Amino acid sequence: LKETMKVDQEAHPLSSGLERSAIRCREVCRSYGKLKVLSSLNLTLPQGHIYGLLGPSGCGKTTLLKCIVGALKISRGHISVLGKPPAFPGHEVPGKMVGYMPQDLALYHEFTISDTLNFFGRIHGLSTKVTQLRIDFLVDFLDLPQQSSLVGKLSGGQKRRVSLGAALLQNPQLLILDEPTVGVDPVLRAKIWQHLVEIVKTGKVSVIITTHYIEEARQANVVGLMRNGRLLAEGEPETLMRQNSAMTLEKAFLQLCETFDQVGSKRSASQRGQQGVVPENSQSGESQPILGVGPGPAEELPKYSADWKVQVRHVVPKWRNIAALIIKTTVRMKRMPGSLFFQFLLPVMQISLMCLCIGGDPKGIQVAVVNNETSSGSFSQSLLSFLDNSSIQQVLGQSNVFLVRGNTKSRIGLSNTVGMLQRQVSKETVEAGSVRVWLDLTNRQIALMLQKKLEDAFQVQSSKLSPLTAFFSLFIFWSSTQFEEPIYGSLNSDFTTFVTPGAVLSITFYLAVGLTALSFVIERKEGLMDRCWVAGVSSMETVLAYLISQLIIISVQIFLLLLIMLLVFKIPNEGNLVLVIALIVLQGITGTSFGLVISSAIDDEQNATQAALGIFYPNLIVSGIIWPVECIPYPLRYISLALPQTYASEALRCIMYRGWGLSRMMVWRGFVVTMGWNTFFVILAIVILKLRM
Ligand SMILES: Nc1ncnc2c1ncn2[C@@H]1O[C@H](COP(=O)(O)OP(=O)(O)OP(=O)(O)O)[C@@H](O)[C@H]1O
Repeated sequence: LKETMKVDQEAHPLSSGLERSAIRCREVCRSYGKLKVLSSLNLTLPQGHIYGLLGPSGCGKTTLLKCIVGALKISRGHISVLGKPPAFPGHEVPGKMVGYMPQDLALYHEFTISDTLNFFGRIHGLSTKVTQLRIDFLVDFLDLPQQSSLVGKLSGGQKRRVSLGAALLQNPQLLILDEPTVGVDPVLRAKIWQHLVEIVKTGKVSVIITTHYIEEARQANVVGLMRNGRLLAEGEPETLMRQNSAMTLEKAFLQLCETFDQVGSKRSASQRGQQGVVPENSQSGESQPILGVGPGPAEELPKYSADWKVQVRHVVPKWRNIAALIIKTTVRMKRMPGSLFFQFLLPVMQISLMCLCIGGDPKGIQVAVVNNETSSGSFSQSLLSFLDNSSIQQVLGQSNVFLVRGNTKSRIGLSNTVGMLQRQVSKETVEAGSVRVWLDLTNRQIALMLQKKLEDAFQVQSSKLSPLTAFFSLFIFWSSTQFEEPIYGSLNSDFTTFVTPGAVLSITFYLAVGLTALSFVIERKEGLMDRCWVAGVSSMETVLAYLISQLIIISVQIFLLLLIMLLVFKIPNEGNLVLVIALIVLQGITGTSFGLVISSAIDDEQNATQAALGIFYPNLIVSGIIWPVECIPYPLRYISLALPQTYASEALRCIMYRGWGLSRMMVWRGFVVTMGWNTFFVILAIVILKLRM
């Protein structure tokens, strides 16, 4: 088929049959996994006709229509729609030439009727004036409520009529309507059929329609009776009724089903007689319609080709479609102020909570102090006075007293430091002149803080009593170690300083992952994406539009985040603010594109949410955001370095605290890795979306 497609169609004009048929399906097969839904199905819709596709629930009508519009790929066979296969480069099916009303409502609930029709008008490239004229006509014709009514608040029948309106909007050459008359009152049903009969009279419009009301299909020019993925019969309704000696189409259909069952059982009996077993492909021979128009004599498949310029234009995203999708997202957001507020406020709340609750100094830790020097003005008293009293609450106790507060149990014991000042210092005096600290290491963070506070107190005391510094260094070894001004950061930098850059990136990343995965999956599940695809929106345009819309949200989130972080919580920033913003925005895009990957691969919101949640914690821990990467054991460290946030959070730390620029490897590496992940995720999402069509 590939070879034949290469030959120019101009050089091989279409056969007259193909020219006259709006839809031609030949030997079409389609399965969902192991479930064979369409088997070697042949169907012909002549140009300027209404085709009523009838069949019991689950026989494959919707699947067939999706294959015809190109929303589902066929596993075998050939379909041509208005002269070319669906989605052939340069062909406007999917696109303006086809109006598709899916079985699901596939409408944006936050849109008004006018928004809905304007959205599809924009995609089809209609001018505002033409769209408005069509809206006025459709609202009147379909008996719709006010144009400003919200779709979400309409009744089921009204929603179906809006959906039908969207399919009729651009006056397409081919209308594909999946049960348009369900939930519509008989008067309007008659009106819709009348309209369809009218529009096909010109000979330029063709319609294929499925319905459960078999009798209304008598108004169609051709009906096809489908069962178990095959067409039992195809022909004019009157002919089918006559051939089956039936007064109604319904009876003709029942008669055909019986004939089909008898033929089927005879065939399998004879096959069993000949071969002993039923062959696997026994269904293939049963696919020809029993009555009516079959595929006729073996037809030569037409050959198609497209100019390279057309092919390029086919893949290049159209700004018109991207703009329509961005406007759609903006309108929907405007209609959901609660959700928008949540999206903007959540990161601010998260970063505020993090700055408030993580990494700060503990307050009011009760510590038992046993001081054997009782005289006021002693060195031990002086030392105790330099302890940070906002963190450490000194409680005087006896030498064997431990203070218990929660699970924290610490004690400081001081004895006879004065003795150390005497010229003749005995061994006992040295031993007595000591500070003993018993730490409660069940809470390591608090224990370390306590140690640091003591060290600070010694340092302060040493500097205040400079002549005695040497004395203190005798028994407090760390007081002899001088910590100079750090090269980067400050002596007072705490855990918050370490954790903030990584936390900002992961907050932006995960919010984008969650929101994208959820909204994209819901759009797919409700059939909105299929509908947009049939209107001519490609997977790439969908992904790009989503990224651009998300970029607007991310920008506002980052603005608020930085405002809180830098101005309220005074997190230091020594570097270029543009670099800081750029890196966080890029990480937001990584999150969005990862969300797109999840939602392209997963069909329902519950699984998508689980996937997003499932990777949250491992990624947070392994990315070195909470604890340095250097502490991660080796095999895991390689994984850590490959993750999207490891190098990025290191880069952000270098920009913010060291004031480094893009010339430093640790900075540009963060940008390169982030952009690499972005490209990978975007391509993966587009490929998965395309493959899953
Ligand atoms: N996405 C899917 N995954 C797996 N199976 C599916 C999927 N969609 C449809 N099917 C199955 O394919 C078969 C045909 O479904 P389809 O929706 O085409 O039937 P239908 O004739 O349109 O039915 P109805 O008249 O009730 O709408 C059914 O057995 C259905 O369960």
